[in-house]
Amino acid sequence: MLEQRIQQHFIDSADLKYQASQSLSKPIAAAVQAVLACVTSGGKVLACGNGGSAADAQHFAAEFVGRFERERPELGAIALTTDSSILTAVGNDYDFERIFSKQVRALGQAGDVLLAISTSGNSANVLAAIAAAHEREMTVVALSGRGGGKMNAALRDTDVHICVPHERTARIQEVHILALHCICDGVDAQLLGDQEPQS
Ligand SMILES: O=C(CO)[C@@H](O)[C@H](O)[C@H](O)[C@H](O)COP(=O)(O)O
Ligand SMILES: [Zn+2]
Repeated sequence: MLEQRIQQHFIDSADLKYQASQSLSKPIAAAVQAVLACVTSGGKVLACGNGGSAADAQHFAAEFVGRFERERPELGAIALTTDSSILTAVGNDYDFERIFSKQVRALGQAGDVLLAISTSGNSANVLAAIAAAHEREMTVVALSGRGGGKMNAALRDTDVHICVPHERTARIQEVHILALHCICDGVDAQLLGDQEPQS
């Protein structure tokens, strides 16, 4: 029955979030510190991912540049998923694998953060962006699932890896957006104090 199926999605999502709150709070806190160190020293976050993760990259950039829940100074973030001219030119003239890495090389500076989002950890264009970020002496905050895939080998010890302990893309994405909201909230709490939001 359809309603039961829907209820099962809610239960599975809530179960995973409850379970992952223990294991992911540490890497998410590390991500807050990495992003905070970046933006307080004049750096910016470059965010990338495919499909639903592209939407997550844009969602995060909007909350950094605009606001999350409280008023605060604007924070630098750019989603690398939005400029259709760059995406089509690089995809057409080179290959799809380079759509993010060429933007990272063009825009990234030492001290910036790359937010690399892939539920499988295996998207070639996200992996290429990670390699480009390392070339630019950027720290990588990676969001993955399914054991982390090829991201495990691509990341350095100084990077942060938030790997959702689940196999299903939709469930992993649901935890990714929660993790991104935790990062926004954590940065705001460090910058403004930890009082509850007004609305
Ligand atoms: O949102 C969904 C599925 O829920 C899809 O659009 C999904 O994001 C796409 O298939 C992506 O290409 C998957 O890439 P990745 O997460 O494995 O890096
Ligand atoms: Zn989706």
